[in-house]
Amino acid sequence: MSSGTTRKHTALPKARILIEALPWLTRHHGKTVVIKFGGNAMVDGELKAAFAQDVVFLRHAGLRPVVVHGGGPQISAALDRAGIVSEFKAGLRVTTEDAMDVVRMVLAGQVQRELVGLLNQHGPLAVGLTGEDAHTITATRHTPEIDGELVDIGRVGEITQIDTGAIEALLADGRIPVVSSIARSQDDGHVYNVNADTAAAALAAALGAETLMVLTDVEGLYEDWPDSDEVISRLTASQLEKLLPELSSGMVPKMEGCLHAVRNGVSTARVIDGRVQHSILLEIFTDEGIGTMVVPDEEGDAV
Ligand SMILES: Nc1ncnc2c1ncn2[C@@H]1O[C@H](COP(=O)(O)OP(=O)(O)O)[C@@H](O)[C@H]1O
Ligand SMILES: CC(=O)N[C@@H](CCC(=O)OP(=O)(O)O)C(=O)O
Repeated sequence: MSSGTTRKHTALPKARILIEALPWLTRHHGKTVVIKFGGNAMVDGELKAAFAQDVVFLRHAGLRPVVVHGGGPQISAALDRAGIVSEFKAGLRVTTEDAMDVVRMVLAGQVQRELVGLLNQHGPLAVGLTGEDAHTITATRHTPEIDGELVDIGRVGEITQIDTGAIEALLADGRIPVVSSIARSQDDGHVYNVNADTAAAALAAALGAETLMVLTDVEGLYEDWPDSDEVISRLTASQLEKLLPELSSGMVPKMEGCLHAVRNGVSTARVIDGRVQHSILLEIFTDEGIGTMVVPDEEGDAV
């Protein structure tokens, strides 16, 4: 075979793949996508690098990606090193004043810096901020009800207000905002630890995002966890609402966040497997979407 023929053989499939993506490129052009990168999906170097490539690809394909990151395992490790015991209640970290210093240091000073660095290997795109910056996320003290009693879990925040100004300005400037889930308080000068799924969902709704994408360390929402690994591929808001009381641990803030997002203008909220390389690209640009997709109720669906 001549080298020209060989080139054609290898180049044509590549061209076909690019053309296959055309309908998706058209559909998503100019749309905002909020991507939550979970701490558990963040433990592998190759996965982190592939995540950064995907996000930069979205940006160059004309979408407006916003990254909200977690860091639960990284916070637990740092607290452990500081001799502070990690305790969770209602799926949220009990956050003393001392623990809050560590949470802020790990999220804003370590995890966010690392993601910004990985994204910026591809150009001057990513800018990190926390919910404290420009009043992006304001919260009040969250006291969850456990077995009928209000329980004090320290400096954990319940979001009361989102100001999208700084994020919108960065997006308009072609940047990729990378947001740490720390909130400021309205009046007492303190900061709050906010679950990163909850923060991502609130930002997606406030930004009028088309999609909320939550990357985690399982394939999606399992129907009968932990007894089966049958993934629920599609759910309407009403179906999800009925399922919420049965959910446990890390899935609770994720699915509550998905419900909040689709009930507040976001077209789809998806939980996908962050352990699969390039899962974001597969989800946005192909039919091979994986994981669980939550959609708003169609007319007549809600009960
Ligand atoms: N129904 C369910 N389907 C899938 N995972 C579930 C379910 N219920 C609880 N989980 C747990 O939720 C975890 C994901 O949440 P979490 O550990 O907070 O991850 P992340 O760091 O990505 O936010 C899974 O690893 C699994 O152990
Ligand atoms: C209040 C609360 O629980 N905050 C979380 C914030 C980080 C987070 O949500 O990280 P993942 O997404 O990796 O779980 C925490 O302290 O672990």
